[in-house]
Amino acid sequence: MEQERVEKARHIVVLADQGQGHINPMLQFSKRLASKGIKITVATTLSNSMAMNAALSDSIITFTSIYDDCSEGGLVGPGGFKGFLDRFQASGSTNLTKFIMDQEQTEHPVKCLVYDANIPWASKVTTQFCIAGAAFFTQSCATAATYYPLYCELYEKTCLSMPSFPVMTELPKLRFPNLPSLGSSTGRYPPIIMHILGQFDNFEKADWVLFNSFDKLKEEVVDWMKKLWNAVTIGPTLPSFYLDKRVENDDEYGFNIHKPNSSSCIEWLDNKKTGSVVYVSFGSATNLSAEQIAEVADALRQNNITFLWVVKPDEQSKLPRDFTEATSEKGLVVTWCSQLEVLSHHAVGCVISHCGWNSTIEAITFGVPIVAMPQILDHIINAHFLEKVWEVGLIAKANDGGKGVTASEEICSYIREVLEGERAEEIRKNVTSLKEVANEAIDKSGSSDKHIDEFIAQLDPVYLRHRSNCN
Ligand SMILES: O=c1ccn([C@@H]2O[C@H](COP(=O)(O)OP(=O)(O)O[C@H]3O[C@H](CO)[C@@H](O)[C@H](O)[C@H]3O)[C@@H](O)[C@H]2O)c(=O)[nH]1
Repeated sequence: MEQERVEKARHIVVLADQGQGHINPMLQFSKRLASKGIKITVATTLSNSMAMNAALSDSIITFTSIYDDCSEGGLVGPGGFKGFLDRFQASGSTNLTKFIMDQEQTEHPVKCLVYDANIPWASKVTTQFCIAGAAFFTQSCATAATYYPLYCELYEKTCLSMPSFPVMTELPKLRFPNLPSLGSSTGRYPPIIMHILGQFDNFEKADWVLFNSFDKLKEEVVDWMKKLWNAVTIGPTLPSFYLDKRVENDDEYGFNIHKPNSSSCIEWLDNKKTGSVVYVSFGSATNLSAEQIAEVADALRQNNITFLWVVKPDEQSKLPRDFTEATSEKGLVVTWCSQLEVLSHHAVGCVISHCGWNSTIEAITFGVPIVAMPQILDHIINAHFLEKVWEVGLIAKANDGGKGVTASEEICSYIREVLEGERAEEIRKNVTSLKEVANEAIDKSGSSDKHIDEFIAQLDPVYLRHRSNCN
């Protein structure tokens, strides 16, 4: 009977969280699985599924909404972040359970749930249905290695099985007293530490832990993780046509929660010299202070830099008055763009980035040098690796006695250094060779592509094992 079910088409549900930095890699991974013959349903919030349905109407994957964040206010609804998490769990888990139950009666019973490790209740659903489960960690392998000891400490886990970590000394020391943005409720960010570190509960219960990374990016870290979990690198999760620079469709990579004004950006870039433009973006989740925005603006304006700057709609009011008009000959300010198109454009010489993991791996994969301005959490780890380990960028530090604002002179001197300073050639050389390694990993038969094939090959045996243990 089970054998019969296994022979039916393989169906994976991908449970995606809120936020551009989470949806993009999971959606791209979903498409890759679908292109290899797997039936994929992406289960997510109503706003996400509406946007994805609109952007990807002829897609080979389907979407189901499991939580109506539109009428309940999402992250800005009652109770803030915590309220959102509670409501998402309450209706999300009920609706997902119902969806999986309904599929049991069809030709496509669900065999595996690939879930964002960030969704605390996800692994319980796999146990309930005796199906396979894969946790998807949307940050870097080094971030997992840095957070894991913190998780053990916070949750009072003994973590005795933790093998010694050869490159631990290379990782920035992130300990509780030094993590104000994580641990303090008085900072600019909510106290989300329990939530972020709670991802490891989901790791421990998963059959696979998937990383949007590739083995050669940091082999020791990947090897170390394989001793702890069934860690599998499946990245970079970027569509191959971007890598080939054959850009055909804005929406192919994930979808844009914010409406992109890509074509105008690209037309603008088309008229610029190769390597002349500084692209500035701080991702989707980070909010800069007005002071920091003023310093970035000053650096760009005073130094006559050609720039393309993404300033999100809710941050536009922090721009210095007249900045956009005063710099219109040299710069373009947009509220959002198709970042992959921009990074793959020949005119872009470097990127100023907050170093969210997606932006980091995207810049590496397109061979774009980075001026890092890490703000919180894993940005600090990613920036450390960019500067100290891969040597593909420099960190523009905030030397202001702890306020965390990087001065315009500092920003400008790092831009100059990365574009034309003493270290510029070396940085360009390093990022170009890392780009090649990234592209090889995701090419057909590259390491990540092989891992995806192996994951698919293991689906049936793992699923059957769970079913037989449950019966
Ligand atoms: O104008 C823009 C700006 C960004 N992006 C895309 O949006 C994503 C942003 O992701 P990321 O660089 O990771 O930044 P955040 O959105 O801030 O990411 C959140 O999620 C990441 C993955 O968990 C974490 O590493 C970060 O710390 C967290 O802030 C990337 O794919 C970009 O290509 C665009 O398409 N257009």
